[in-house]
Amino acid sequence: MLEVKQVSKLYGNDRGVHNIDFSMQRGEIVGFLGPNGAGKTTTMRMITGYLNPTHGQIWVDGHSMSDNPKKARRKIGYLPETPPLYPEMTVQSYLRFIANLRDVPAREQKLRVGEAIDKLGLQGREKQIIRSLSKGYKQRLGLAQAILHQPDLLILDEPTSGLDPKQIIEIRQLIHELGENHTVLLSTHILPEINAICNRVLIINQGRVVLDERPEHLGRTMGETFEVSLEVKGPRERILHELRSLPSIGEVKEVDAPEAGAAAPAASALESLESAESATDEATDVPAVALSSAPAESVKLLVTSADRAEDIREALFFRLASAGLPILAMKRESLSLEDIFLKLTTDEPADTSKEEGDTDA
Ligand SMILES: Nc1ncnc2c1ncn2[C@@H]1O[C@H](COP(=O)(O)OP(=O)(O)OP(=O)(O)O)[C@@H](O)[C@H]1O
Repeated sequence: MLEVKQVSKLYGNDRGVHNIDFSMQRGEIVGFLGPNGAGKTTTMRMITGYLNPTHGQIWVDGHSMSDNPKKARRKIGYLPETPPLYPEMTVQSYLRFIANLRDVPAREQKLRVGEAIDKLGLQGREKQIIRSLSKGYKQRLGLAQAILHQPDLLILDEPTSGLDPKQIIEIRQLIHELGENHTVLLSTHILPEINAICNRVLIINQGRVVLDERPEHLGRTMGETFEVSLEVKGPRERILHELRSLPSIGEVKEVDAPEAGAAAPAASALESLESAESATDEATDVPAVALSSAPAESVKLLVTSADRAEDIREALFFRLASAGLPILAMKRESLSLEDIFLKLTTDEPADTSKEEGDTDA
């Protein structure tokens, strides 16, 4: 659907974008991420034909943007960061005007405008002056103008920027729906947006693409080791022994391990309750109640795969089950998109905090 081949735009002093190279298949929703000034808008403006590359070629559905710009642009719907709206017009008259500009045949215009209004939830606002629309509705109208001429490829430059959280969710949902019939490239600063709607992520930094991957493969691409957090019920030493004797396991780390020399909390609670019980047997039955609700001993661990990428969850399950050590919780840990973004776009060490992965047990 889209081929961006070795495209550069040089503004001097090494600013601009350099050798951008990627392609998009029909139906993909690609998130385009990068810090301020990384080159997202420049790249999007070249794809939409508003800016000529210094070097390189862009094809949209087989049409070269430099040799056949009219045909290539016909395939694209573009929502720039600031939607090109005319505040004095009504929603309907604006969309009719845009339909004319985009050469939508006169007999189809009413139908196309009606479809765009329906798809973007603008019903009931056809006669409203654009100036009086909320920012969220202006953004809906921006999306409506982008799809009016039935393009295959949508280029959306920060479509949720400046919206409140409710509007963000609504616009995200609309983009998700538009993605059912369009190929979408959207730039954003909001990282969870990528996980919510995109099936691929492109990260650009200082004018160069530094990552092109599906969200579920990010960890593997970044050389992440498969890691699982576990809570297992049973005696600590036995649990550690079972885990350490599993060949597929690399490192076993205790989380919140008791300090050396200190008794295990559950065991010491049990001992003190038992002695309290014998001392207060006749006076009160409180200790007996407390004893029955004492927490069972469990150990929290972080376990990594010996083979880095190998999924160790099944091996853990079968080994601990056969040893009669119940797993109370098991969760795959993975690098967050924030960690990866920071790692690739700053010199600062990435935050090593983990977040839940997509494929939790
Ligand atoms: N017209 C221009 N003249 C000179 N330099 C420019 C021009 N437009 C962009 N640049 C420079 O090119 C680089 C990329 O800018 P661009 O606006 O594409 O980044 P961006 O990723 O869209 O940033 P933001 O997230 O802040 O919108 C920056 O260094 C910017 O200063």
